[in-house]
Amino acid sequence: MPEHSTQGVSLRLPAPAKLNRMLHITGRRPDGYHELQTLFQFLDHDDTLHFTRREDGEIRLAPEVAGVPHERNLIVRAARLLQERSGCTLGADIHLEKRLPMGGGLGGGSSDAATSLLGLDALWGLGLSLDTLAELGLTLGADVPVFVHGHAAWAEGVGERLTPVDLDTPWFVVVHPGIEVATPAVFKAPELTRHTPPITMARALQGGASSWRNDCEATVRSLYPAVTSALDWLARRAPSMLTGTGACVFARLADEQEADRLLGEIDGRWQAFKARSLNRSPLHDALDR
Ligand SMILES: C[C@](O)(CO)[C@H](O)COP(=O)(O)OP(=O)(O)OC[C@H]1O[C@@H](n2ccc(N)nc2=O)[C@H](O)[C@@H]1O
Ligand SMILES: Nc1ncnc2c1ncn2[C@@H]1O[C@H](COP(=O)(O)OP(=O)(O)OP(=O)(O)O)[C@@H](O)[C@H]1O
Repeated sequence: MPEHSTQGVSLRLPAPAKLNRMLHITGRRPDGYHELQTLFQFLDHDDTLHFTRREDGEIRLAPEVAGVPHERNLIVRAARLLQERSGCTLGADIHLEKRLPMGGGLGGGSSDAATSLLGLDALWGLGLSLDTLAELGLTLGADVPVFVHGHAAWAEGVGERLTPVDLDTPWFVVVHPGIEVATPAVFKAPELTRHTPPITMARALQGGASSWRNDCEATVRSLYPAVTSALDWLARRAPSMLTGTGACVFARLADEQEADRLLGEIDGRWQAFKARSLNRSPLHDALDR
């Protein structure tokens, strides 16, 4: 919930993870980016960001994210973009509780950016529309717009053409195979499936979860044996998939007890967590947007 501890100068907000419940690659644009068809859904597992208004225009972030220079951090870049676009002279102290693994396919950096855009818009009283914030967000990353709009979605283009959908909301166990996947390496791989014929959203939804797949999976398996091990192990126990370009893989469970049972069996073999999927982002619940 928003924390108006000092009369609207402080906010505490979630930056949820996303899953790609299915992902098809349907083509490649002249600039090298790939055209996708994907179903995005949120998880009730997140980073937490605390924002406190500063009057001097400075953007401070603590702690910094290991390996990411201050000016490259998507949180700082989102804040600067918003200052430039609005002419706002206010700044912020931002505290980040990082829980989402980096390079995990859970969209952590993109979600942090979206939470910063919406959080600072509220903290600075800018009143920008979600469409404007999504357009700014797209310049930071293809996954930012879905986090800005805050509803599970069928996405096309590079992920910016969004149609809201309500998907089933099962429990998942998400496993991190312990390695970081480089998204560009996956998209550069010669053997990547790049020409899946486009389908309609209706057809994707009609098929249901048992028909969904991720076109990146074969390539990620061949480049990262640790992903293959985790996915094979998990798939013997529950329907399982890769999210985004990985590294995380996720198993779909009938209920929370099944999720707990699977976590027990994983027993420290990998980092793992259970989460319920959500069609509405907890960020938007917190901000009432
Ligand atoms: C695959 C997804 O995880 C699906 O949700 C995302 O589209 C990836 O988004 P992301 O991690 O924000 O990726 P970006 O930082 O935008 O792109 C990293 C690199 O991956 C390649 N890339 C990414 C997305 C895309 N649709 N086509 C691409 O070819 C590009 O070489 C790009 O330079
Ligand atoms: N606030 C941030 N949190 C995490 N990573 C960040 C952040 N800012 C910049 N980055 C950079 O972005 C890269 C991708 O991080 P992210 O957590 O979004 O990966 P991901 O989960 O694989 O995303 P996707 O599903 O969109 O591919 C990191 O390796 C890091 O270099």
